[in-house]
Amino acid sequence: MAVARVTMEVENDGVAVITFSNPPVNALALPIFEGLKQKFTEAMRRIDVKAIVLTGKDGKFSGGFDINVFEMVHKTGDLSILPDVSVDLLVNVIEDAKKPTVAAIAGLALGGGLELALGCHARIAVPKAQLGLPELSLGVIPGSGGTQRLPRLVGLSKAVEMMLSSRPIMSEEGKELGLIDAVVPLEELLKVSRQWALDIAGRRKPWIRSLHIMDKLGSLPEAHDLIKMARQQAKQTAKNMPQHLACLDVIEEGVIHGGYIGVLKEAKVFKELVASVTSKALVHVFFAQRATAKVPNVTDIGLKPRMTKKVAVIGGGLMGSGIATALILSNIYVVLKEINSEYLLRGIKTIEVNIRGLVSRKRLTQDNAEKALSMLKGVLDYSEFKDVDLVIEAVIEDVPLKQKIFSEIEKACPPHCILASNTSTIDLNIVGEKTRSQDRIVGAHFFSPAHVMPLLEIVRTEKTSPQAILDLMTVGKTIKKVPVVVGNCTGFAVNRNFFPYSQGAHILVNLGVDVFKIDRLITDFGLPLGPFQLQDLAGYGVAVATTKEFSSYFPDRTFYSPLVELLMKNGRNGKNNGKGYYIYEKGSKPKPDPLVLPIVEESRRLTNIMPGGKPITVTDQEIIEMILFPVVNEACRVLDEGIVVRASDLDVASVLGMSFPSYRGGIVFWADTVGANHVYRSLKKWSQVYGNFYKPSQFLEERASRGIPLSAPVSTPSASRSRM
Ligand SMILES: C[C@H](O)CC(=O)SCCNC(=O)CCNC(=O)[C@H](O)C(C)(C)COP(=O)(O)OP(=O)(O)OC[C@H]1O[C@@H](n2cnc3c(N)ncnc32)[C@H](O)[C@@H]1OP(=O)(O)O
Repeated sequence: MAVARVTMEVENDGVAVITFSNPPVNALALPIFEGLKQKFTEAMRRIDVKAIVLTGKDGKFSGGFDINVFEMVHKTGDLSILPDVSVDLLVNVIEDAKKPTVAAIAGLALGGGLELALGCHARIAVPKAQLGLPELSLGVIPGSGGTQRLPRLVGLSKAVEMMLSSRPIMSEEGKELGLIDAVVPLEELLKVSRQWALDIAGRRKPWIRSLHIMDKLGSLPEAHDLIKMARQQAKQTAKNMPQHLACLDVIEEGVIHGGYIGVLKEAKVFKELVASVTSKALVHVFFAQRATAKVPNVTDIGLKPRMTKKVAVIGGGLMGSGIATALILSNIYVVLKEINSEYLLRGIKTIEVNIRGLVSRKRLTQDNAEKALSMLKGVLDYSEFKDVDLVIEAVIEDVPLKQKIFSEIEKACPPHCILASNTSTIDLNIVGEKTRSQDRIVGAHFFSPAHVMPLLEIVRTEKTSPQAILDLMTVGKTIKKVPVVVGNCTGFAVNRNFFPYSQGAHILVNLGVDVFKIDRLITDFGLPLGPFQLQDLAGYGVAVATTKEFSSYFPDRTFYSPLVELLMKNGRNGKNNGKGYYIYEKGSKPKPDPLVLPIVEESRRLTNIMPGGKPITVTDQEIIEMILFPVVNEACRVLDEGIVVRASDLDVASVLGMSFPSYRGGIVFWADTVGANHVYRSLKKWSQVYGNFYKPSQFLEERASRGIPLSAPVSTPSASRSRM
């Protein structure tokens, strides 16, 4: 267990170096604040101390305020455990002190960590240190003066951008902006900081209290305009979240009434937001995401991940080229195999387009793009497979083809090589049936576009070895994905969980609800696309294939809607040919197409499920629930069958794989905020009127009747069906 502590050393030059330590990221836990206050008070008192250097231990300044404290507040509702750091420590003890303090920043200074540094009188950083205020991503605002000091150091526009995006900058940019006073190598960090502190004390360098400087804020009308524009933008990009507008209000308060008044308002709003449901949800997602790295019997049995230097990707289609892109971007050598040179060239071209796209969006430098592309080699046979550490097969969903490939790669690859399939539906036991290497066969299910979407579903069978899972998790982390380990079943965790999403939407349309209204309500709820626009984007082939697959495994709860086939019959293929539920034209937003309405009518006539032949009457809230509660119901089955290690893994998977709004905490977390009982009773009612699709699962019924949250651990998966 890590111990949070603060130490102080005073040397002959009269500089007190105060070092705080709380591995692994020096999070500012409550004892750190206590320790800082004590050491600063001592340093101010001692006559042998002329100046202070504040630093974090082990090559990191700080990852910010201890987020566990937020969790504690969420559990207990007790806001009094939040310390008054902002005025008590930062203003009174550090910034307004009679001795200067210099922050020596290595590694990172985020959130409260950066705010601590902003309260110092100068900041020295190592190259490439990350500096940012990501509090909004946790549903709060900076609470230790960041909303006031950052604009005063870097200017209002940049500060607003940094806070609203939560994205950090590097120390080099910080230096240009005036946030950092000097960038020096790690070996010189303390030496330069000590001298800087002495120079301030000796008035050879400026003694700057950043809360009081004004010159970078611009005129009041300029500030008003900038904040007004940011508000308009936030209303669109951050709807349903209070922290963005709250942050802008607090910044504005300081611009109008001065930094100190701003700090007081900031502290008040910060506390209010810590208690908000949005913060509760986002903090949950933060810890849930980290929990996915802990997989029982894989990460806790002393195994060491093996290095993966070279990966073979089979298939240069959309998925294969996306996967290869993600790998080469992280400096992993890739051989891309195709069956002929035409397909191979097409695959390589797609990868080049992916990489150039990142350059044009300024996400990648030209140099790094060239470096990434130099890690790629196209091949037409298996000769390059003799020294690969991992193969990812990404060909079409065809069982005999996959089986053939797996028996070939078993022979072509070294015995340690992991044999992974990117299948999204096919049982991995069947994929590997013709090999004797079941222990190294695993699913590596990426989400399209694979170089962009952050989730990697790692699917294990009963036979997959812990080492293979660990190695794939490590590759996933290296290529900046969040790996979630799941069990083997139809659709695995994410696709299976969200199959009822589009089914529910189709039932509603056939019951008489408007297609476009459904999409609008779902996007208002927070998903980026409604179910019908999503179907347009994915292509109707996917919809038809998944319905076929799922209906054969889950016939009791598959609804057959003829709508997609009718659309295809009418020459509509979704975004592919510019005509789906919506019309797609270059350069303009998708427009609902009224010509779809007669096709919808035809579908309704064929299914004939409207009670009394009339459209049903439902509220907007019910429409959302009739689509999302069946998803919750399926999540319950997934939990019951032990497909995921813990409920929060499904939250992460739903947020990162299906873009379920993170500020609602993920599918299970959200269901618990709604209440298992309400979900159960609603489903039960609908199942009586509209049929089996809505029938509550046994797991849901049990949890609802016993008042147990859906997220509570599953003691024993029912009927010995655990897949993990
Ligand atoms: C008053 C203030 O304004 C309020 C605040 O400061 S709110 C906090 C603001 N800070 C942040 O949002 C930063 C959150 N942390 C991060 O983004 C990332 O953890 C990081 C960039 C610091 C490090 O990333 P990475 O190296 O990938 O390590 P990561 O796995 O995320 O974290 C390592 C461990 O540190 C923990 N950790 C990271 N930051 C933490 C924090 N601020 N508080 C508590 N624990 C933290 C993680 O939970 C994880 O714990 P685990 O090993 O038990 O799972």
